[in-house]
Amino acid sequence: MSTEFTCRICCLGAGYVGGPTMTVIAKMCPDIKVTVCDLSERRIAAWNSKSLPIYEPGLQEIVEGARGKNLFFSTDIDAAVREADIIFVSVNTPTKKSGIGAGQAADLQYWELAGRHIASIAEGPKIIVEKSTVPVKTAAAMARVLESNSKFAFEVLSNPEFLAEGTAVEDLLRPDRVLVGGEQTPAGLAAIDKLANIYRRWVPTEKVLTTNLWSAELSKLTANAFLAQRISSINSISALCENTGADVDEVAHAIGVDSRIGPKFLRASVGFGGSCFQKDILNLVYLCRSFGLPEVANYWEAVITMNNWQKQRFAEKMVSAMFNTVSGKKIAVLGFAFKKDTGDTRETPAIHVCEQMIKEGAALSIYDPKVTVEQMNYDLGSPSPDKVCMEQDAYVACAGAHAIAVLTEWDEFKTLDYSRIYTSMVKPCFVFDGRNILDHAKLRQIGFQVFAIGKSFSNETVLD
Ligand SMILES: NC(=O)C1=CN([C@@H]2O[C@H](COP(=O)(O)OP(=O)(O)OC[C@H]3O[C@@H](n4cnc5c(N)ncnc54)[C@H](O)[C@@H]3O)[C@@H](O)[C@H]2O)C=CC1
Ligand SMILES: O=C(O)[C@H]1O[C@H](OP(=O)(O)OP(=O)(O)OC[C@H]2O[C@@H](n3ccc(=O)[nH]c3=O)[C@H](O)[C@@H]2O)[C@H](O)[C@@H](O)[C@@H]1O
Repeated sequence: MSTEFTCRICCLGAGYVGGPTMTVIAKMCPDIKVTVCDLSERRIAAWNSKSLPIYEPGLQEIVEGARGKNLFFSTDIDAAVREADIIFVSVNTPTKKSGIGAGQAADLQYWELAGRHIASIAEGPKIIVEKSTVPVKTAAAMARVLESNSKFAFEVLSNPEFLAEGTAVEDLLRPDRVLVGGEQTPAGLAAIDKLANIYRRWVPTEKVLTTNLWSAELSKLTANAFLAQRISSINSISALCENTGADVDEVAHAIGVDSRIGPKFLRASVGFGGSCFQKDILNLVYLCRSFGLPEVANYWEAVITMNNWQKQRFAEKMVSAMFNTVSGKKIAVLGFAFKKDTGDTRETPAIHVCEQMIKEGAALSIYDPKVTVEQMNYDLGSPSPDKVCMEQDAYVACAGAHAIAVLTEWDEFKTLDYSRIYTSMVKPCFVFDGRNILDHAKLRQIGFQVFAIGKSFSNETVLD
């Protein structure tokens, strides 16, 4: 049975990247056996169930189409590693919490443990693919770990992932590019070609870029830093807009039509979240300092500083707009995920805003269509139920509230019946649109006091 497959791939790490990435490879290459492994039995059980551990539009269907044919989810890491020709490592690389570089450097313990594990059980040569985002030069460390612990030859490739959550399947099926970096030796180039040829089955060949190892590793950190920098740049301008009468959406449009700037990633917001932007920029900042480049480090660190300020500024605006106190007031929070179409809450700006409101004595009722109650409770440090309640319905969350804070841009928030919501709320009713997705003119007509990012607060009741 197994001899039917032309190649065997294994992936260590069945998370937001490992799961969808391997699922799409399995779909596009039915002759390749793909086994996705994780240490977490719970996660693997979920991948093998009807309720996948992560939500991504379109993913369920593809998993169900390939699972059990050429796509397998397993906790038997040893067996999968032994039979694999190519091993992807897609484990978590969070920011270090303690020790040298705490708060900035990437914690590479899971990566190194995965490498040592592979070396200890491999029974032949393998191609090891860095899928996780890692500091530049990690491949060299990995090669050392592997060669010191095994008699077999390993080629380490860097194949960073550029998918965004919420659009993972689309991004994987039609990527802007796939990047494969490797050693510029005959064996390294052959390994690059082997991996690149897998992607070339569905990605146009001009979009499959090959580079040296360090360029590939550094391109990933750089791409995330540039993307986050655009958001911090437009968010910095949003503050100026609020003070001058300019409208940040008009400014973003006016600059975005310049083909040198481009229209994407110019949506002003309550701040960027997600597991990677902050982590990867901090990682870049740490690297720059380590290489004696403090000016470069400071430059990129400012992207994070601006983001933290934007989150805090939003929370402060809520308090000041509501007559400088939210104590004892009910605030309905619409959206908790870090962006729409995902249930992921890692580094979501909602955590910061909610924590600030709780500190100010507000009572929160939170509704998010995809985030579980357990997750929200965990993120907010298990607050007492009289301070925070999680609702299953936006109308219930808003009833009796003094204010609504939109913290995630879920489409369903655009079409709620705001007249109905208005009648159920305490007056004056405030809306703080942290994503600029609502029809502000219509809300004002209904009677709401509306605050939006980068727009002047035209209601006259503000004490600012
Ligand atoms: N989340 C995203 O959208 C993107 C993430 N990345 C990068 O990809 C990497 C993975 O990110 P996520 O998938 O979000 O992380 P995740 O935390 O969702 O998944 C990582 C998984 O690896 C497992 N794991 C840890 N050590 C293991 C080992 N030795 N063997 C088997 N499994 C092991 C963990 O149990 C966990 O389930 C990170 O480096 C991240 O920076 C890159 C692009 C996008
Ligand atoms: O390395 C990663 O993890 C990934 O990080 C981001 O993807 P992701 O974090 O999933 O989502 P984005 O769409 O980039 O959004 C990140 C945050 O920025 C916010 N954002 C995005 C765009 C924008 O114009 N304004 C804005 O505030 C989003 O709401 C969200 O909170 C990158 O877009 C991916 O290319 C990368 O692979």
